[in-house]
Amino acid sequence: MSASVDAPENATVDGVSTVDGVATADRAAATLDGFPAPAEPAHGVGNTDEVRGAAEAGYVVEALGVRRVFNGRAVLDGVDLRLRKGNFVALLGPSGTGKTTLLRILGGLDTADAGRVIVPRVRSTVFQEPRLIPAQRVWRNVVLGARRPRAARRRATDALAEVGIAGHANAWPRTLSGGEAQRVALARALVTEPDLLLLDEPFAALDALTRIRMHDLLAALCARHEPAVVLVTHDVDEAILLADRVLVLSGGAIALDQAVDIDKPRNRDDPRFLALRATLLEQLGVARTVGGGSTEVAASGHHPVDRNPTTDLH
Ligand SMILES: Nc1ncnc2c1ncn2[C@@H]1O[C@H](COP(=O)(O)OP(=O)(O)OP(=O)(O)O)[C@@H](O)[C@H]1O
Repeated sequence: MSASVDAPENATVDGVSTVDGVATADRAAATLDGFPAPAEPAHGVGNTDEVRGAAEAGYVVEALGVRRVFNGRAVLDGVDLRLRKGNFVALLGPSGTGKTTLLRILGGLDTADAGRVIVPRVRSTVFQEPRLIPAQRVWRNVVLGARRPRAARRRATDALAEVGIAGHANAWPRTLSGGEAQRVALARALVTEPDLLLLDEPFAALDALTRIRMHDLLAALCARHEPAVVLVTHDVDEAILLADRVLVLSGGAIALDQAVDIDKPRNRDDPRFLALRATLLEQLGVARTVGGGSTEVAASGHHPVDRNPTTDLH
Protein backbone atom coordinates (compact mmCIF):
# COMPACT_ATOMS: atom_id res chain seq x y z
CA MET A 1 0.00 0.00 0.00
CA SER A 2 2.99 2.27 0.01
CA ALA A 3 2.45 5.49 -1.84
CA SER A 4 5.82 6.92 -1.04
CA VAL A 5 6.97 9.69 -3.27
CA ASP A 6 9.81 12.07 -2.82
CA ALA A 7 8.56 15.53 -2.34
CA PRO A 8 9.82 18.71 -0.77
CA GLU A 9 8.04 20.26 2.16
CA ASN A 10 5.04 22.45 1.45
CA ALA A 11 4.39 20.73 -1.84
CA THR A 12 1.70 18.56 -3.27
CA VAL A 13 2.11 14.92 -2.33
CA ASP A 14 -0.05 12.45 -4.18
CA GLY A 15 -2.46 15.22 -4.97
CA VAL A 16 -2.91 16.26 -1.36
CA SER A 17 -1.90 19.83 -0.94
CA THR A 18 0.09 20.15 2.24
CA VAL A 19 1.12 23.16 4.18
CA ASP A 20 3.09 21.35 6.81
CA GLY A 21 3.23 17.86 5.40
CA VAL A 22 0.03 16.84 7.13
CA ALA A 23 -3.26 16.84 5.37
CA THR A 24 -6.03 17.22 7.87
CA ALA A 25 -9.47 15.76 7.40
CA ASP A 26 -12.06 17.61 9.38
CA ARG A 27 -14.11 15.96 12.11
CA ALA A 28 -17.17 15.42 9.94
CA ALA A 29 -15.12 13.98 7.13
CA ALA A 30 -13.54 11.51 9.48
CA THR A 31 -16.70 10.02 10.88
CA LEU A 32 -17.72 6.58 9.80
CA ASP A 33 -21.42 7.06 9.30
CA GLY A 34 -23.36 9.68 7.43
CA PHE A 35 -20.26 10.97 5.78
CA PRO A 36 -20.71 14.49 4.45
CA ALA A 37 -18.31 16.21 2.10
CA PRO A 38 -15.23 17.41 3.96
CA ALA A 39 -15.59 21.00 5.05
CA GLU A 40 -12.95 23.49 6.05
CA PRO A 41 -10.07 21.16 6.87
CA ALA A 42 -7.37 22.71 9.01
CA HIS A 43 -3.93 23.81 7.82
CA GLY A 44 -5.36 25.27 4.66
CA VAL A 45 -5.71 21.88 3.00
CA GLY A 46 -8.16 21.75 0.14
CA ASN A 47 -11.03 19.30 -0.18
CA THR A 48 -9.03 16.67 -1.93
CA ASP A 49 -10.09 13.34 -3.28
CA GLU A 50 -7.64 11.72 -0.90
CA VAL A 51 -9.14 13.28 2.20
CA ARG A 52 -12.61 12.41 0.98
CA GLY A 53 -11.54 8.91 0.02
CA ALA A 54 -10.03 8.18 3.42
CA ALA A 55 -13.16 9.36 5.18
CA GLU A 56 -15.46 7.46 2.84
CA ALA A 57 -13.46 4.34 3.54
CA GLY A 58 -14.00 4.99 7.25
CA TYR A 59 -10.43 5.95 8.09
CA VAL A 60 -9.78 8.60 10.71
CA VAL A 61 -6.06 8.32 10.04
CA GLU A 62 -4.49 7.38 6.74
CA ALA A 63 -0.72 7.55 6.55
CA LEU A 64 0.83 6.06 3.44
CA GLY A 65 4.46 5.78 2.48
CA VAL A 66 5.59 8.11 5.24
CA ARG A 67 9.25 8.98 5.00
CA ARG A 68 11.31 11.13 7.36
CA VAL A 69 14.98 11.79 6.91
CA PHE A 70 17.33 13.22 9.54
CA ASN A 71 20.88 14.09 8.56
CA GLY A 72 20.72 11.96 5.44
CA ARG A 73 19.32 8.92 7.28
CA ALA A 74 15.78 7.75 6.62
CA VAL A 75 14.35 7.11 10.08
CA LEU A 76 10.93 6.37 8.62
CA ASP A 77 10.82 4.91 5.15
CA GLY A 78 7.48 3.71 3.87
CA VAL A 79 5.31 3.63 7.00
CA ASP A 80 1.69 2.77 6.25
CA LEU A 81 -0.96 3.15 8.92
CA ARG A 82 -4.72 3.30 8.71
CA LEU A 83 -6.99 3.75 11.71
CA ARG A 84 -10.73 3.83 12.15
CA LYS A 85 -12.66 5.51 14.93
CA GLY A 86 -12.14 3.59 18.16
CA ASN A 87 -9.08 1.67 16.92
CA PHE A 88 -6.38 1.41 19.58
CA VAL A 89 -2.91 0.55 18.33
CA ALA A 90 0.27 0.23 20.36
CA LEU A 91 3.55 1.05 18.68
CA LEU A 92 6.57 -0.92 19.85
CA GLY A 93 10.12 -0.87 18.60
CA PRO A 94 13.68 -0.59 19.82
CA SER A 95 14.97 2.80 20.85
CA GLY A 96 15.64 5.16 17.98
CA THR A 97 13.44 3.40 15.44
CA GLY A 98 11.28 6.47 14.92
CA LYS A 99 8.22 5.86 17.12
CA THR A 100 8.16 9.39 18.50
CA THR A 101 8.93 10.78 15.08
CA LEU A 102 5.88 9.01 13.64
CA LEU A 103 3.73 10.23 16.52
CA ARG A 104 4.93 13.79 16.02
CA ILE A 105 4.08 13.62 12.33
CA LEU A 106 0.58 12.33 13.13
CA GLY A 107 0.23 15.12 15.66
CA GLY A 108 1.33 17.79 13.22
CA LEU A 109 4.44 18.56 15.28
CA ASP A 110 6.79 17.36 12.56
CA THR A 111 6.65 17.04 8.81
CA ALA A 112 6.96 13.99 6.59
CA ASP A 113 9.50 14.39 3.81
CA ALA A 114 7.36 12.20 1.59
CA GLY A 115 4.16 10.25 1.72
CA ARG A 116 0.60 11.11 2.54
CA VAL A 117 -0.70 11.80 6.02
CA ILE A 118 -4.37 12.41 6.65
CA VAL A 119 -5.38 12.97 10.25
CA PRO A 120 -8.44 14.47 11.92
CA ARG A 121 -8.28 18.09 12.95
CA VAL A 122 -9.16 17.45 16.59
CA ARG A 123 -6.31 15.47 18.06
CA SER A 124 -4.41 15.48 21.33
CA THR A 125 -1.04 14.26 22.50
CA VAL A 126 -0.02 13.09 25.97
CA PHE A 127 3.70 12.90 26.62
CA GLN A 128 5.77 11.07 29.20
CA GLU A 129 5.88 14.26 31.28
CA PRO A 130 2.56 15.96 32.04
CA ARG A 131 3.80 19.33 30.73
CA LEU A 132 1.51 21.40 32.94
CA ILE A 133 1.93 25.15 33.22
CA PRO A 134 3.13 25.74 36.78
CA ALA A 135 1.60 29.21 37.10
CA GLN A 136 -1.90 28.03 36.18
CA ARG A 137 -4.22 26.13 38.48
CA VAL A 138 -5.13 22.59 37.51
CA TRP A 139 -8.51 23.44 36.01
CA ARG A 140 -7.02 26.17 33.84
CA ASN A 141 -4.38 23.74 32.60
CA VAL A 142 -7.15 21.38 31.54
CA VAL A 143 -8.94 23.94 29.39
CA LEU A 144 -5.92 25.60 27.83
CA GLY A 145 -6.89 24.34 24.42
CA ALA A 146 -10.66 24.65 24.89
CA ARG A 147 -12.50 26.08 21.98
CA ARG A 148 -15.37 27.44 24.06
CA PRO A 149 -13.69 29.23 26.95
CA ARG A 150 -16.99 30.41 28.46
CA ALA A 151 -17.98 26.94 29.55
CA ALA A 152 -14.37 26.17 30.41
CA ARG A 153 -14.69 25.88 34.18
CA ARG A 154 -17.57 23.42 33.99
CA ARG A 155 -15.89 21.38 31.29
CA ALA A 156 -12.66 21.26 33.28
CA THR A 157 -14.57 20.08 36.34
CA ASP A 158 -16.29 17.37 34.31
CA ALA A 159 -13.02 16.25 32.74
CA LEU A 160 -11.23 16.15 36.09
CA ALA A 161 -14.09 14.15 37.58
CA GLU A 162 -13.78 11.73 34.71
CA VAL A 163 -10.14 11.07 35.50
CA GLY A 164 -10.91 10.84 39.22
CA ILE A 165 -9.36 14.04 40.60
CA ALA A 166 -12.17 16.60 40.68
CA GLY A 167 -11.01 17.63 44.15
CA HIS A 168 -7.75 19.00 42.73
CA ALA A 169 -9.34 21.53 40.35
CA ASN A 170 -7.99 24.51 42.28
CA ALA A 171 -4.61 23.01 43.12
CA TRP A 172 -1.31 24.19 41.68
CA PRO A 173 0.49 21.63 39.49
CA ARG A 174 3.51 21.47 41.81
CA THR A 175 1.34 20.02 44.59
CA LEU A 176 0.30 16.99 42.50
CA SER A 177 1.83 13.52 42.55
CA GLY A 178 3.18 12.12 39.29
CA GLY A 179 0.06 10.03 38.76
CA GLU A 180 -2.26 12.95 39.53
CA ALA A 181 -0.37 15.21 37.16
CA GLN A 182 -0.65 12.63 34.41
CA ARG A 183 -4.39 12.38 35.06
CA VAL A 184 -4.57 16.14 34.52
CA ALA A 185 -2.69 15.69 31.26
CA LEU A 186 -5.22 13.03 30.23
CA ALA A 187 -8.12 15.30 31.16
CA ARG A 188 -6.58 18.10 29.12
CA ALA A 189 -6.16 15.76 26.17
CA LEU A 190 -9.74 14.53 26.30
CA VAL A 191 -11.55 17.79 27.05
CA THR A 192 -11.48 18.69 23.36
CA GLU A 193 -13.07 15.30 22.53
CA PRO A 194 -10.30 14.38 20.10
CA ASP A 195 -10.84 12.01 17.22
CA LEU A 196 -7.19 11.00 17.52
CA LEU A 197 -5.36 10.51 20.81
CA LEU A 198 -1.57 10.22 20.60
CA LEU A 199 0.22 8.84 23.65
CA ASP A 200 4.01 8.93 23.87
CA GLU A 201 5.02 6.63 26.73
CA PRO A 202 2.50 8.36 29.00
CA PHE A 203 2.96 5.99 31.93
CA ALA A 204 6.68 5.27 31.69
CA ALA A 205 7.59 7.60 34.56
CA LEU A 206 4.94 6.27 36.93
CA ASP A 207 5.34 3.66 39.64
CA ALA A 208 3.96 0.23 38.84
CA LEU A 209 0.75 0.44 40.88
CA THR A 210 -0.12 3.88 39.54
CA ARG A 211 0.59 2.56 36.08
CA ILE A 212 -1.91 -0.26 36.53
CA ARG A 213 -4.56 2.24 37.69
CA MET A 214 -3.80 4.44 34.71
CA HIS A 215 -4.18 1.48 32.35
CA ASP A 216 -7.67 0.86 33.72
CA LEU A 217 -8.52 4.55 33.50
CA LEU A 218 -7.28 4.87 29.93
CA ALA A 219 -9.17 1.76 28.85
CA ALA A 220 -12.40 3.13 30.38
CA LEU A 221 -11.93 6.57 28.85
CA CYS A 222 -11.22 5.15 25.41
CA ALA A 223 -14.24 2.86 25.59
CA ARG A 224 -16.40 5.89 26.38
CA HIS A 225 -14.95 8.45 23.95
CA GLU A 226 -13.82 6.09 21.18
CA PRO A 227 -10.99 8.14 19.71
CA ALA A 228 -8.49 6.41 17.47
CA VAL A 229 -5.45 5.88 19.71
CA VAL A 230 -1.76 5.44 18.99
CA LEU A 231 0.20 4.46 22.11
CA VAL A 232 3.99 4.47 21.93
CA THR A 233 5.42 2.25 24.63
CA HIS A 234 8.44 0.15 25.55
CA ASP A 235 6.28 -2.07 27.70
CA VAL A 236 5.16 -5.16 25.79
CA ASP A 237 2.61 -6.09 28.44
CA GLU A 238 1.13 -2.60 28.40
CA ALA A 239 0.73 -2.90 24.65
CA ILE A 240 -1.06 -6.24 24.90
CA LEU A 241 -3.23 -5.14 27.82
CA LEU A 242 -4.56 -2.05 26.08
CA ALA A 243 -4.34 -2.30 22.31
CA ASP A 244 -6.46 -3.95 19.66
CA ARG A 245 -3.43 -4.10 17.39
CA VAL A 246 0.25 -4.07 18.23
CA LEU A 247 2.62 -2.66 15.64
CA VAL A 248 6.36 -3.15 15.66
CA LEU A 249 8.35 -0.43 13.97
CA SER A 250 11.63 -1.67 12.57
CA GLY A 251 13.87 -0.67 9.69
CA GLY A 252 11.80 2.45 9.11
CA ALA A 253 8.53 0.61 8.48
CA ILE A 254 5.85 -1.40 10.25
CA ALA A 255 7.50 -4.82 10.47
CA LEU A 256 4.62 -6.48 12.33
CA ASP A 257 0.95 -5.61 12.59
CA GLN A 258 -0.52 -8.05 15.07
CA ALA A 259 -4.18 -8.12 16.14
CA VAL A 260 -4.77 -8.78 19.83
CA ASP A 261 -7.68 -11.22 19.83
CA ILE A 262 -8.06 -11.53 23.59
CA ASP A 263 -11.19 -10.48 25.48
CA LYS A 264 -10.89 -7.47 27.79
CA PRO A 265 -10.01 -7.09 30.58
CA ARG A 266 -6.93 -9.09 29.73
CA ASN A 267 -5.09 -11.33 32.09
CA ARG A 268 -1.31 -11.61 31.91
CA ASP A 269 -1.57 -15.31 32.75
CA ASP A 270 -3.85 -16.04 29.81
CA PRO A 271 -2.02 -18.46 27.48
CA ARG A 272 -2.90 -16.24 24.52
CA PHE A 273 -1.34 -13.28 26.34
CA LEU A 274 1.82 -15.25 27.01
CA ALA A 275 2.01 -16.47 23.42
CA LEU A 276 1.61 -12.99 22.03
CA ARG A 277 4.20 -11.63 24.45
CA ALA A 278 6.66 -14.26 23.25
CA THR A 279 5.93 -13.41 19.61
CA LEU A 280 6.44 -9.72 20.17
CA LEU A 281 9.62 -10.15 22.17
CA GLU A 282 11.00 -12.37 19.47
CA GLN A 283 10.11 -9.79 16.85
CA LEU A 284 11.85 -7.17 18.96
CA GLY A 285 14.94 -9.31 19.16
CA VAL A 286 14.48 -10.06 22.84
CA ALA A 287 15.00 -13.69 23.74
CA ARG A 288 14.09 -13.61 27.42
CA THR A 289 10.56 -13.45 28.84
CA VAL A 290 9.52 -12.90 32.39
CA GLY A 291 6.57 -14.67 33.98
CA GLY A 292 4.12 -12.60 36.00
CA GLY A 293 5.70 -9.19 35.63
CA SER A 294 5.72 -6.66 32.88
CA THR A 295 8.36 -7.11 30.24
CA GLU A 296 9.76 -3.89 29.00
CA VAL A 297 12.09 -3.32 26.10
CA ALA A 298 14.98 -1.42 27.57
CA ALA A 299 16.18 1.86 26.15
CA SER A 300 19.00 0.08 24.37
CA GLY A 301 16.33 -1.87 22.55
CA HIS A 302 18.05 -5.18 22.98
CA HIS A 303 17.50 -6.21 26.57
CA PRO A 304 14.34 -6.49 28.56
CA VAL A 305 13.96 -4.81 31.91
CA ASP A 306 12.40 -7.24 34.32
CA ARG A 307 9.61 -5.62 36.27
CA ASN A 308 7.37 -6.89 38.97
CA PRO A 309 4.23 -4.80 39.50
CA THR A 310 4.18 -5.58 43.19
CA THR A 311 7.76 -4.58 43.89
CA ASP A 312 8.61 -2.03 41.25
CA LEU A 313 7.68 0.92 43.42
CA HIS A 314 9.57 4.17 43.11
N1 LIG B 1 14.87 16.67 15.09
C1 LIG B 1 15.75 15.70 14.89
N2 LIG B 1 16.93 15.94 14.30
C2 LIG B 1 17.82 14.95 14.05
N3 LIG B 1 17.61 13.67 14.37
C3 LIG B 1 16.45 13.37 14.96
C4 LIG B 1 15.47 14.35 15.26
N4 LIG B 1 14.40 13.73 15.83
C5 LIG B 1 14.71 12.43 15.92
N5 LIG B 1 15.94 12.21 15.39
C6 LIG B 1 16.60 10.90 15.29
O1 LIG B 1 15.68 10.00 14.71
C7 LIG B 1 15.82 8.72 15.30
C8 LIG B 1 14.47 8.27 15.81
O2 LIG B 1 14.11 9.05 16.94
P1 LIG B 1 12.76 8.81 17.72
O3 LIG B 1 12.79 9.69 18.92
O4 LIG B 1 11.63 8.96 16.80
O5 LIG B 1 12.92 7.28 18.11
P2 LIG B 1 12.08 6.42 19.15
O6 LIG B 1 11.80 5.13 18.50
O7 LIG B 1 10.90 7.19 19.64
O8 LIG B 1 13.14 6.25 20.32
P3 LIG B 1 12.91 5.98 21.89
O9 LIG B 1 12.24 4.66 22.01
O10 LIG B 1 14.29 5.98 22.45
O11 LIG B 1 12.08 7.12 22.43
C9 LIG B 1 16.88 8.85 16.36
O12 LIG B 1 18.08 8.40 15.85
C10 LIG B 1 16.94 10.33 16.64
O13 LIG B 1 18.20 10.73 17.07
